[in-house]
Amino acid sequence: MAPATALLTRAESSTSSIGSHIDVGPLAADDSADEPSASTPPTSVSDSRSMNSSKAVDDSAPPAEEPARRTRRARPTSSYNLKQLSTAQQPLTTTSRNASGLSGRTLVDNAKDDERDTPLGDKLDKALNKDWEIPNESPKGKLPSRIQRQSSIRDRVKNAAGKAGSVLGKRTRDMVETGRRRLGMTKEEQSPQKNKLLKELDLGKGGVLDEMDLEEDFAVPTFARPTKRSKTEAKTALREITQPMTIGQFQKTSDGKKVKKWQPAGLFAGQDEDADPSHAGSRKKLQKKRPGSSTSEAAPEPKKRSVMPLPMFSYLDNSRDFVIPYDVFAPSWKKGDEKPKDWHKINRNRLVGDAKELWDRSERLAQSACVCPIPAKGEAGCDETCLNRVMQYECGKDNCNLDPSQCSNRPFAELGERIKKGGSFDIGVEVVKTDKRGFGIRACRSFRPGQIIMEYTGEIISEAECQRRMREDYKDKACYYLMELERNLVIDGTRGSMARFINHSCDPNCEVRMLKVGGTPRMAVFAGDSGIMTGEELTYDYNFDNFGETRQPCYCGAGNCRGYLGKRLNAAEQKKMAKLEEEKRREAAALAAKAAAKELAKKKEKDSRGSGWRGWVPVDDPEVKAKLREQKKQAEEAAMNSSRAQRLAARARRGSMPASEAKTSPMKKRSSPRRRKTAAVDEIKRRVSRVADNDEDAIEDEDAIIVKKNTLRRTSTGSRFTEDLDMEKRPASRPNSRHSAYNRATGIVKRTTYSVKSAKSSMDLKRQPITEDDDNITLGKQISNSNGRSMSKVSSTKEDEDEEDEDEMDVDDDEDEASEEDDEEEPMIEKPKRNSSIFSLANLTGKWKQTKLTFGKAP
Ligand SMILES: C[S@@+](CC[C@H](N)C(=O)[O-])C[C@H]1O[C@@H](n2cnc3c(N)ncnc32)[C@H](O)[C@@H]1O
Repeated sequence: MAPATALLTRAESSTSSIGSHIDVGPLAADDSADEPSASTPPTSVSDSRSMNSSKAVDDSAPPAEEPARRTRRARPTSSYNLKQLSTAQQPLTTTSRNASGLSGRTLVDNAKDDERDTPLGDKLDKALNKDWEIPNESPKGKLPSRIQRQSSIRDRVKNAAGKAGSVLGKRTRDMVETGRRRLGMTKEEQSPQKNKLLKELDLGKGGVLDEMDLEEDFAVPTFARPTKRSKTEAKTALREITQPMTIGQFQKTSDGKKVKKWQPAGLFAGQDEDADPSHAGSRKKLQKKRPGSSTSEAAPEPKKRSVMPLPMFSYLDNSRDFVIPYDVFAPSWKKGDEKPKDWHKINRNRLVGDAKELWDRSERLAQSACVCPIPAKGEAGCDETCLNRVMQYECGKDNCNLDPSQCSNRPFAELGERIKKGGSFDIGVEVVKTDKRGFGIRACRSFRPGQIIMEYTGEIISEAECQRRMREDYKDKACYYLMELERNLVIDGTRGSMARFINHSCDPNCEVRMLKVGGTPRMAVFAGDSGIMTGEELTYDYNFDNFGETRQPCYCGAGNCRGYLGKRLNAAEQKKMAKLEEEKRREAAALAAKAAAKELAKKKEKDSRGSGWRGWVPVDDPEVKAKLREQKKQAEEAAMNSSRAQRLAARARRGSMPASEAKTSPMKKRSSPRRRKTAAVDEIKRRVSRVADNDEDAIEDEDAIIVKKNTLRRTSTGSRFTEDLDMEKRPASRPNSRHSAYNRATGIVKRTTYSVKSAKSSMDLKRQPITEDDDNITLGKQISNSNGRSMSKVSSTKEDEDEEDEDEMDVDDDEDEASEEDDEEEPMIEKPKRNSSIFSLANLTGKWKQTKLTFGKAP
C-alpha cells in the first residue's frame, strides 16, 4: 500500500468529502474477502478503523491488534456516499440499507447470507414473486441502469427480512410458526388477507420501498397503494413478529429449570373477541340466553382476530362510563343514617299457616333435566337453549351433566357462594333512605346484565291469609311487601330479606324472576339488560294489582312514568279510575272551600275589633318579651327627651308646678287624705282612659306624669324641692292621727302620698318590692308591709278592671298605713319601668297586680 494514501489528515478528509465522504471504493472491494469488518463503512477520519479499511494501514501491523485499537467512538454515523457504497458492495449478492443508513451487514455477517432461508424470508420471497411485477430486464450491453438497480430491491428486501429473522432468532421464528399453525395455515395456503398484509408489510408507505429512495425518479411498479388500515395492520403484524415475548410468567419445572408460562387466553391473534359485558355485542348474547328476556334477536357471532390487537385499541373499543371503584366509593351506611325500624330480617323462606299444607299438597312439577353439550373451552354451557333454563329450573348436580364451572344456569348457587364470603362487596347491596319513597336499595358494586343480585325471602302464606293480612294487619300501612310466588302462595316480605326495600320504577334496572331450585320455587332479583353500576338504586316494575280503589302515586322520576304504582290499565279501567278520581277531587275542593269560608269569617270577626286591636298575645313568648322591652325603652327615651317633660322637669327643679297640675293638686285643697287620694285616682283614671283611647296629647301627658313622678322620687330622697314643699305646705299636725308623731318628725311623706304628682307612688314603690318576672313578662308586685302582710295580688283583665278599682282604694288605705310606719326604711325596689298605660296606672295608683300585657290597647 502507498503510505502517502495512508496519511490522510482531517483537513484532507474534510475537503475531499464534506460530510465525511470517504473514498473507500476500490479498497473495500479488494479487502472485503479477507477482512469482513471492512464492510462496516468508515465514518470519520479519526476513526482508526476507517483508516485501516481504506488501506491506509500499515500492512506490517499485526492483525491481532486491530480489535484492540477499535474504540467505542469509532462507530458508524449516518453519512455515506451511497454510490460508492453500492459499488463497493457490488460483489455481494445484494446490498441493503435501511432508513437509518446502516448496512444490513453491520448487523449480520455476510457468511450468514446463505441462512436467509427463514420462514419470513420464504414468505417474502413468495409474496414478492407473486405480487410484484418489477421489470428486471435491462437492455443488453448497457451499463446497469437505474432500473437494473431497482431489480435488486427485491433481493434487498428479502435480505433485510432474512436478516431480521436471523437476528431475532429462533424464538421469533417459532412464534411465526405458531401463529401460522393457529391460523390453520400451511405455507402454501395462506389467506388472501395474510398475503395482503405481507405485501403491505413489504411495500407499505414508509416501508421498505420508501426507505429505498435511492434516486428521486425511481419508477414505482404498478400496484395498489396501501390503505391506512392495511398499513396499521401490517405494522401490527410486524410488531407482533419482532416484539420480544413479554407476556406470561416464568415458572420452575421439577428439575429447577425456569420455563415461561404462557397465557392460554388474552389479546392473541386467532382468538375470539372478549365477551365483555360492557360490549354491546356480548350484552346481546347474554340477553338472548335468558328466557323471557325482552330481546330475542340473534347475537352476532364473535369475530376471530386475525392479528393481535394492541392493548390501546382494546381499551378504546371497550369504553364505558367512568365509575369510581367500590373500595374508593363504598357508599355504605354512615353513622347517623336512618335505619329501617319495624323490619325483622329473615334470609330463608318460612312456610306459615295453611301455606305449609298447600305446599305439601301442591303438585310438584317433574324435575326437568337438560342435555346440554360440554362447551368449548372458555365458553359457557347451558345457554339459552338449555331445557332447564327454559323451564325456569336452576341446573344442579341432579338435572345437569355439566360441571358447575361449565354451566351458566346456576344463579342461586352463585349467590350462595357470594353470600358465604359475607363481605359487603359480595352481598353487594345496602338499604338507603330515599326522598319520597321511604327506604330503598342501592348497589355497592356493579352487576353484569342478568346477574343475580339478591333473593326475595319472607313468610310464604296462602292467598287467603294474604287477603286477611291486607284487611286486618296492614290496613293502616302505606307499604306492603307482598309478592306472588306461585298460584295460591304469596311471599310476605314484612319479615323478610333486604329485597323487600326495593322500590318501584316505571323504567327499572332490575327484574324479579322465579326459579325452581331442586323443585322449590324461589324468587330473586336479577340485574336488567344494562347491568348495574355501583351506587345505582335498584328498582323493578311492581306491576301489581291494586288492592282497593286507591292507587299510590309514583315518584320514580322516569321519563315514561305512569304516574301510579301498579300495572298499566286498559281503557275501561282507566275511565273508571278517572271517574273515581274526579269525584275525589270534587270532594276535596268542597272541603277546601268550606275551610276557606270559615277562615274568612274568623278574619272578619277579628277585623271588626278595630284597627289597633291585634289580639291578646301569649305573655311568655320571648319575641313578645323582646318587643315589649324595646317599646318600653323607646317610650322611656321619648319621655325623657320630650320638650314638655324637660320643661316640667325644669319647673320642678325651680319649685313651681304647672298651672294645670297646681289646680288639681290636693295639697292646695287641703282636703282629707281619703278625698285627696280619691281625687288623685280619678285624675289618673281619666288620663289613663285617654291614653287607652290612643290620644296623642294624653300620651304626652302621661309621659309628663311619669316624669314628674321621677322628679318627685328624687325629691323624696332629699332634693331641695321636697324640702321646700315640706317647709311651706306642711299641714297642721293631726293629734288624733296615729301617724301624727311620725308626721311631725318627717312631714313630707303624708303630703305627697295622694297626689298624682305626689311622691306617694314613687315612695311606695321604694318601699315595696316590685317584681318583674323575667320568665313571665307580666308586671306585678307582691305588696307587703314591713310586717310581711300580703296586701294584694290581683289578677287583672280589662273586663274586671273597674271592679278592681274599688278594691284598690282599700288596698291603698292599708298600704298608706304601712307606708307611714315603714317610711324610714331603706328603699328596697328597683327603678320601675314605664311602657304602657296600664303600667303607668299601676305605678301611679300604687296598685300592683298581675297584669296581662298587650300590644296596643285592649278593646
Ligand atoms: C315494597 S315497599 C318498598 C320499600 C319501601 N320504600 C319502604 O320504605 O319500606 C313498597 C312501598 O314503597 C313505596 N314506593 C315504592 N316505590 C315507589 C315509587 N316509585 N313511588 C312512590 N312510592 C313508592 C310505596 O309506599 C310502596 O307501597
